Amino acid sequence: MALALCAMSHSPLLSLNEPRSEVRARVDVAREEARAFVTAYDPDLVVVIGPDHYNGFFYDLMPPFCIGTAATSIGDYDTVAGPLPVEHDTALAMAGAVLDAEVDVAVSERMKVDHGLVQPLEFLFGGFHRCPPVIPVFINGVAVPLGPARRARLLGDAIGRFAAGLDRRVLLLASGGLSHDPPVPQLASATPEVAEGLIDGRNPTPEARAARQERVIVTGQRFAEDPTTLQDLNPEWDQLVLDTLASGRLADVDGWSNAWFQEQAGNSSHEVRTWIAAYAALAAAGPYEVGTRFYEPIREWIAGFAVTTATPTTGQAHLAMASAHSTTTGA
Ligand SMILES: O=C(O)CCc1cccc(O)c1O
Ligand SMILES: [Fe+2]
Repeated sequence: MALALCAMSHSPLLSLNEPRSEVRARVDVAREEARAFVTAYDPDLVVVIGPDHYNGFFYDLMPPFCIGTAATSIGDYDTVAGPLPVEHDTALAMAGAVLDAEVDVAVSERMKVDHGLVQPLEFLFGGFHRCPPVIPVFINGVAVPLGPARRARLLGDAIGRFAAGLDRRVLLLASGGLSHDPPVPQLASATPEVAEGLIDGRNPTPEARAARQERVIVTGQRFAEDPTTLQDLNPEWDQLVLDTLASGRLADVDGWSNAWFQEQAGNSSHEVRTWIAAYAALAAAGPYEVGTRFYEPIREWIAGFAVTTATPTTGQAHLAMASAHSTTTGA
């Protein structure tokens, strides 16, 4: 078994709004470093953990977590539409293992995913056609009510135990966060028409999709000029999250309330549950260390934008496994 982790913020505005050139240059270096890390690791299975933005999951049936045993990219913004190379039986087995661990995950044979899950896959592998087999995992990060962040940690722990038991080179890939409060409508304050889109808004007309995307683009441009137009990014909070994940003290997350996420870092900061799950999955195999750690608040993209990679601490994962084994056999 082998595990490695890559976690990246996404933004639909990545190629649509341009930040200052020095910022763009720094982000590009960090993302290229992550790509080189993944290329060198050469995974043969990718567990990709992402949120959704009312493109795949709606209030007609909103699970907190879902594992796709088959999945299709809907192709929003500049992502490509089409089927993901999901490894069906392994995905189903992983869902079974997660349920055995008492985390009630849903499964989908027709999962639909958006830029939130697809963007890092496309970037790291140059498209689905060149991507290793994947297991897509959805974590709800926008549609209230949300469970506690602790549940994302426990989901990740169960995924990690399963992945560590495979004779595979597994990449844990998280997409989302950190602080940001983009203009995503909320059911409680939506007009009846907008509410209908949140409840069952599948297959919007091309005009409706274009209007939505244009609104997000303009909102990002306005936010870059005037930080008071949205709840601002929170670099201190983002660094605290990154520090916690890097430290391995993942149980700290259990004290993070949903209200605190929202007050500190905006409604979409709940997407960071994907990172919590991925780090908890890596932690399930033993101590780890962070390699790349990049962070930059980028208002043009409406994103506290971070990129991290992590690997088991050299030798430690093996020792932890061996001692667990000898304890078991010695008892
Ligand atoms: O709802 C949408 O279409 C896009 C929302 C959105 C905007 C900026 C940054 C993000 O991470 C994000 O998810
Ligand atoms: Fe997002």
